[in-house]
Amino acid sequence: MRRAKITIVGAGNVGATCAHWCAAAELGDVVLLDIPRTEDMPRGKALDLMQASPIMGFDSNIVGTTDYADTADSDVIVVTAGLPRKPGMSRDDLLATNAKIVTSVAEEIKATSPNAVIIVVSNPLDAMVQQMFKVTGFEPAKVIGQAGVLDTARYRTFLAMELGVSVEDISALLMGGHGDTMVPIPSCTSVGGIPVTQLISKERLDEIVDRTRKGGAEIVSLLKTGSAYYAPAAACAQMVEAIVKDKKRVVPVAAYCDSEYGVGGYYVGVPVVLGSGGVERIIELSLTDEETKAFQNSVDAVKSLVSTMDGLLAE
Ligand SMILES: NC(=O)c1ccc[n+]([C@@H]2O[C@H](COP(=O)([O-])OP(=O)(O)OC[C@H]3O[C@@H](n4cnc5c(N)ncnc54)[C@H](O)[C@@H]3O)[C@@H](O)[C@H]2O)c1
Ligand SMILES: O=C(O)C[C@H](O)C(=O)O
Repeated sequence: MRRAKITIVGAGNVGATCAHWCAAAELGDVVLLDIPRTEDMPRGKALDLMQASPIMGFDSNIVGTTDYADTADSDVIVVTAGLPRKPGMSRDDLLATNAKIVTSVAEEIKATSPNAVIIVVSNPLDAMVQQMFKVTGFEPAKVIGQAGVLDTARYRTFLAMELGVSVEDISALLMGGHGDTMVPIPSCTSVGGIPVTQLISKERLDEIVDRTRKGGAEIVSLLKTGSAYYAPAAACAQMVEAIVKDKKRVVPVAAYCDSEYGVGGYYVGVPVVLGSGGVERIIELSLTDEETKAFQNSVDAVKSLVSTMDGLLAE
């Protein structure tokens, strides 16, 4: 049986770190691609990573390239191509530039890896994954966006810090778009099986949710030159693992929802079963009235962003 072929488009901070996690976990062979303008940079990063393998004891081939021919017939493609935000910017400020970049990447993927599962990371996430789906024309289950794994990891980290317990014992769910409108689901958040609401007051939980919503901006304001990449890349690697090992992980991802949750044909963060076919099932929860309202608000924000993007691309 051949190893999985994992392509990562964009060899910047998230892309190169994702290549690192995927190779170190021996998820498959990795192709790291960037634009020709970067010249030898992807090859340099790939070679550097390969030279770490005898020390760290992993066995993955890592190739750097600027040529999509090297990515042909990939099983999974992680798309990190695009600008990151800087302090003072919102993710939505990246819309015009990154929509064009994601469109061009989608055309290349369509031509070279027609059977791949694509994980979009570029921001603003929910609009970028919608654009990837539209341009490739791939089946919706095979085009997904990474946001929820990162957002819930942040939430779990903050909860563990608050309670002084292991992050491993915290299980949580956030739904909706990757932005200020993300929706916490307290009934699906527990600590060693104990509902979080029995351990933290509503007021404190609201503060932790608020910090989570602003988690990306907090890192941007600390780094100053770009945005988070270790945790985002780890989130992508977890999704790649679920796909290449057909793990059937239950994780929140940006998935194409049509009748599901009454979304009507947009990408939004929902819990799914993630396996070799991509999104194998969307899990529909019954939400409280308050959660339904917050989720609808988030979906409306995504729809509005997609509409702005379509207008910009039509100009
Ligand atoms: N969804 C998430 O949770 C999440 C998390 C972190 C970052 N992001 C987003 O991911 C993107 C990348 O972030 P980063 O920190 O790695 O940025 P970065 O600037 O370090 O890397 C981006 C790379 O993309 C490359 N690139 C640009 N156009 C390309 C094209 N057409 N084809 C291939 N490569 C291209 C650039 O040359 C650069 O190397 C940003 O849009 C950022 O906002 C999303
Ligand atoms: O905040 C950003 O711009 C990057 C990413 O979406 C994140 O949440 O870290």
